[in-house]
Amino acid sequence: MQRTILKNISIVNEGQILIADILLDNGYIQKIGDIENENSAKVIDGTGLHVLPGIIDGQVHFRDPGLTHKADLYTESKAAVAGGVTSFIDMPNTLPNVLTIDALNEKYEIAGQKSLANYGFFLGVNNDNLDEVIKLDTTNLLGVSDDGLYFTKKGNLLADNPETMEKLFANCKSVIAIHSEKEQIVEANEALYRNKYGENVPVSCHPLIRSEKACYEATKRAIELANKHKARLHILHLTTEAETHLFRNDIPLSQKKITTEVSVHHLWFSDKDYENLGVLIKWNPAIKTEKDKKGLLQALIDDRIDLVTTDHAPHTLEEKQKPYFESMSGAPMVQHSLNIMLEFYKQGLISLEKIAEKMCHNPAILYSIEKRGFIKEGYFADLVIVDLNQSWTVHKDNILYKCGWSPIEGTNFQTKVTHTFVNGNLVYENGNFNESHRGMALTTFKP
Ligand SMILES: NC(=O)N[C@@H](CC(=O)O)C(=O)O
Repeated sequence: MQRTILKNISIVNEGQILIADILLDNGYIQKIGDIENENSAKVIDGTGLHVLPGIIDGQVHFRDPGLTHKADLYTESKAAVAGGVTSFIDMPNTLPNVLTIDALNEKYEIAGQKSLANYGFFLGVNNDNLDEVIKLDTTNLLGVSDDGLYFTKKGNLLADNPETMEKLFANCKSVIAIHSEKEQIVEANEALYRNKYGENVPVSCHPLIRSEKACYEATKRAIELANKHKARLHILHLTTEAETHLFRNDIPLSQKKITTEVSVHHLWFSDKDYENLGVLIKWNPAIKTEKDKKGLLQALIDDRIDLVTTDHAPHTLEEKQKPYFESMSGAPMVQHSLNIMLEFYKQGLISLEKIAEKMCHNPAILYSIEKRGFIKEGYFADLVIVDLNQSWTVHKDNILYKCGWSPIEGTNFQTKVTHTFVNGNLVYENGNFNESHRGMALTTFKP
């Protein structure tokens, strides 16, 4: 592996920005400080550039196996790396649904063959696989830490039986990660709008169907259960300002039993955008109001929200461009999440240090990901270099997703990812890839 020296670079890490050199060797950050140039090492002049720990995206849908006409672990991990993402945790609504350890192991095997970034996988839960889930000793899971569980109505992945919920919260030792929308409320709203519009419900009704109440009630109930059983709960992709008040910011993340995240699209879009973008921004949970969007950013900054994720959920344009009820929910984001957050930085809305905390440090803490998420000697050399003064436009020609489109096509960014290192390998450099690099499974040191 090529020894690399990053010279004179601004290091964004743990609440500070310091200019120094970094030596990468044998996959790790060997030294931070004043480093002499060596003939045998590749030297990157970091003058005027910033380096952050590689982004850890805590929620993606890379569709592999079973839905690979939309995306796969090779294409989407490549897009991820181009956006500065060096590790990801993938959701269980692949085919077969990940409801058994065998299905989980199959995904690790596929990722080992295909993924350019480091990978972890969630196990799903439904009303029938609970005994298997509870039996899990996470330390047995081939060294993985991404032991969250996942609820929602997706194929076979709904756990809505109250007894199942009680038993799960009482017995599960892992992080219980929940897609939090109350299906009964969503179904009642759907009926209401079908009555009004028949099959021609406009997509602008999506946030009224997948309503604030549906989200709030589900989140409140999950928190009650977690408190009752002292379980470790994580609410995925929060979308309403109202829910942000259910979370605390008076204790450090490492002591929190209840955590949450926001996905970049809920910070970027609001219901005003349905008019121009229509079903392309149909997501579950829905993009909501301008007030929600602002409230989410505020809660991210004041630490009621712990992480930024993408919920990268690619579908083909054909699957999207359909009438409201038939159009699939979700859109691809993983290549552009850091750029979006850096755009907020450019607008003076968030600091670089806070971005590193929410996209790098906190996912590592929350999911007990060992030796990643920080720029420290002895840690894996997962790093992203950004130029904060280079503009570019999202265009069909530079979108790397297998589905070939993005809801932010045409957006002009003022910042650019120039280099991404995964485990010390320079996997992405100014539009070029080391395509033969393969990432590693994420390890854990959970008790
Ligand atoms: N977030 C989405 O809108 N879509 C997700 C599924 C989901 O989380 O609902 C997908 O897998 O497409």
